[in-house]
Amino acid sequence: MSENRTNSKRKTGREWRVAAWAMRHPVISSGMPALGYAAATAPEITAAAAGTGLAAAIAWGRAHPDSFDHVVLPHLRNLRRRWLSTTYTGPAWRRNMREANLVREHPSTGELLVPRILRLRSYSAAVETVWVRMLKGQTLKHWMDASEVLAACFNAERVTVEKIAPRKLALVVQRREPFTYTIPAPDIPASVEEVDLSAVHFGFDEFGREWTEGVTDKHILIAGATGSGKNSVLWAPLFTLAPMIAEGSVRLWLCDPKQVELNAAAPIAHRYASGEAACAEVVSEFLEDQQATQAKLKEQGLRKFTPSPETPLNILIIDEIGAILAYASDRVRMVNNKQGLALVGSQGRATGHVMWAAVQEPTKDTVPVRDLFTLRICLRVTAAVHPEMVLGEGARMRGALADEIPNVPETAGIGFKVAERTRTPVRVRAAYAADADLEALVKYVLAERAEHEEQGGSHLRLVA
Ligand SMILES: Nc1ncnc2c1ncn2[C@@H]1O[C@H](COP(=O)(O)OP(=O)(O)OP(=O)(O)O)[C@@H](O)[C@H]1O
Repeated sequence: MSENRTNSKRKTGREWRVAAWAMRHPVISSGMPALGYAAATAPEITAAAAGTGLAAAIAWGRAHPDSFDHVVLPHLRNLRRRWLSTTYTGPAWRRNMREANLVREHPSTGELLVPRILRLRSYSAAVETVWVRMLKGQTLKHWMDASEVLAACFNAERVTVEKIAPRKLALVVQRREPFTYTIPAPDIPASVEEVDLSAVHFGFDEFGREWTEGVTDKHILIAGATGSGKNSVLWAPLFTLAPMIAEGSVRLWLCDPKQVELNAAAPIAHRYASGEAACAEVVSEFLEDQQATQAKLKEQGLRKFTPSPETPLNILIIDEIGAILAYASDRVRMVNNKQGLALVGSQGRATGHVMWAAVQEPTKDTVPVRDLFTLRICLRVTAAVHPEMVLGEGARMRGALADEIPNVPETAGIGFKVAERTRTPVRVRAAYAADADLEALVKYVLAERAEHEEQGGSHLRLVA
């Protein structure tokens, strides 16, 4: 008996399907009839109200574009993409799903079962996210395999797929390159108190959100081919940190094997080394400093450090980590560097010793300590295996097509990082500091430092 019931060949009645749709879209199903009723019964009042609303929106948009773009525009974009575009509205969505082979026939009724759109958010004109309920029996893999076809059907550059819940997933649809402009160097905060070490500015992400990172507890690896803009990722955060660098609560230890890239920051560095031997010395000194801090914290019965001029945050910046770990001429030095960086990577965060390194070839041979980096950024690379090496297994399948970023100057500083919570690749672009910005940064730090020294250090904050 129960078998007969589940295998009925009749489809659910149209009225019930319409009712279900109306329940899923309460704003449209109640708003449209209400609007129709108002227009029919009081056309003048409805027209006047609509006109006033439109005029107010135009006035808002012209008077305060920033808040309008932030508050109103995303809703208008959501509305347009969801209900007025030819991608996601009923028949078009069904067609696209069919093209991508993501539909199936109901075994008894023959009805075409189509994955359902749950929500759409258009974060910018370039990117939108579509939450979808998969059909029973579908897996993330079905959708990942279909992502190229989906991109073609949606007329998008790429579609990445992310699992949200057992039958729910999100499609990140990139319509075009979101970064068509160079992001200027960040402003220097007015004072040390305004520096937030948990949100240091690096650039922007594809959703138009500020790209910030906490820097006290992260070792950062930036991979990218030559000219991909690795240096911009190393330089950008220094602007936010500038007041603390001047105060001495952030110390920069610079390893510049190529002897050019970090040279401009030498005057504000705690240590600066160019060339193989000097870099090895800095690595070893950095490790000694870490071990001394460990001993000091132990003596004081503390388990964590608080950045201050007495216990500073130490950042070891290595322009080309391969040059000190793999390509160096002296083997003993390479082994020492590797051991030193392994200890920094595994123990440094507790004492405020972190490393930021750039690398062109992110293989295990070049960066044997790769897994110790807790934030990894993959800019334009030359091989399809590199995004996986940098961002983790499956990253490329989830959309981190860093090897497909065109090798043109306009793409410098663009790459992917992996969102911490969801492991989804997010396209980011680092702010770019031109030579004049770097000079201004150095000048600022030196001037502030001189002022601090003149005041005899009385401004220094006491250790907590
Ligand atoms: N974030 C950025 N935004 C816009 N343009 C950038 C950005 N970063 C770099 N560029 C441009 O790209 C050029 C190359 O950048 P950069 O030298 O930093 O690359 P790199 O990856 O460090 O290369 P290499 O490994 O050869 O040192 C820069 O001279 C600059 O013109």
